[in-house]
Amino acid sequence: METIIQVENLKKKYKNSERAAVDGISFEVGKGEFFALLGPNGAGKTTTISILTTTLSKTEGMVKIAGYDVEKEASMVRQNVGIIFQNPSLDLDLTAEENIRLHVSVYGVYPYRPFYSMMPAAYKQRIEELAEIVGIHENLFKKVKGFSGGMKRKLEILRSLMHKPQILFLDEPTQGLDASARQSLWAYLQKIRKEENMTIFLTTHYLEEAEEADRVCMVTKGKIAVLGTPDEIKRQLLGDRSMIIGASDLTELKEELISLQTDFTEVNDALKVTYQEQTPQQLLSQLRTPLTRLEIHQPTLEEAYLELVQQNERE
Ligand SMILES: Nc1ncnc2c1ncn2[C@@H]1O[C@H](COP(=O)(O)OP(=O)(O)OP(=O)(O)O)[C@@H](O)[C@H]1O
Repeated sequence: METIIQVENLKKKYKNSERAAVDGISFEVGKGEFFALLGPNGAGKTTTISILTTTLSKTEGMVKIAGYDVEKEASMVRQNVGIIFQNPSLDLDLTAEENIRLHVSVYGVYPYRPFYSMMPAAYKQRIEELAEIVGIHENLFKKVKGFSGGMKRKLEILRSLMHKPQILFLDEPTQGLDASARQSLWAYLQKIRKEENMTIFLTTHYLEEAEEADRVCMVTKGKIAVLGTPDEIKRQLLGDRSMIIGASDLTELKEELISLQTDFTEVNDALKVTYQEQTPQQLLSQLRTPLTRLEIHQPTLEEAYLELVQQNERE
């Protein structure tokens, strides 16, 4: 996979602070990848994303975005990225379309015209297409003042995608949105990502949003604690997966597991079976003893994250 984000030994120490906010992190993100940066408050996520998007200078290290150096070629970086920050920055007295028209003119994507009808055809086509995808088509010509939080977020996303960025940076994009607005926003983001083979770089405190990520990087105190696919991270932090099975003839079940060379421990008249590479179904399909109980526990990223935070507190 082509590398689109390259970070080597990145450090940031703010003036007058004793320790580095970002303390020597290195990672790469591939084109089209969905990459999530997670960590507790103050871990250095916003600092990192701000450096990657050229809004903050680094103290040390090398960062390249779409092949461009964040400091020497900042304007090229900006042309290739879309950014959604925590606090919406929309003009409430303008319509949704006027907000976008102003933005694209300021950034030199399309020339400014006083009326929508006078804007270039390519602009109209792009805005219509994106408004359809993010679901604010009917509100495009209404004032932002009356928009809900979810609609404002969608509008911001639309605005950040007007110039067809290769990478979309999202810093807690769904903060303050209710569960259904969060879900619909993610559906739209995934759709756009697929259609435009866009890379997504996300920070979030909603761990379930990162379950779908290709890779997750967890940072604590400015350093990378774990980096891998959600499955790898869960295995690394939570160990092997397990399920509980029971049968009226427990002895027969035990013998069967022994013959299948499957490890188990006895817990409350049932057996706890751990498995690594196999799926529960692969194991279950080999069993002949009738089961009376079956509980499969799917570990979540949230559990892995909490384990990491606890490990840190113990240190
Ligand atoms: N402008 C600043 N000046 C000095 N210290 C700062 C500044 N901005 C952030 N910090 C410190 O840098 C560290 C990392 O902060 P950062 O905002 O990057 O963390 P975060 O992981 O994004 O946290 P959160 O989840 O709360 O948004 C923190 O200790 C914070 O206090």
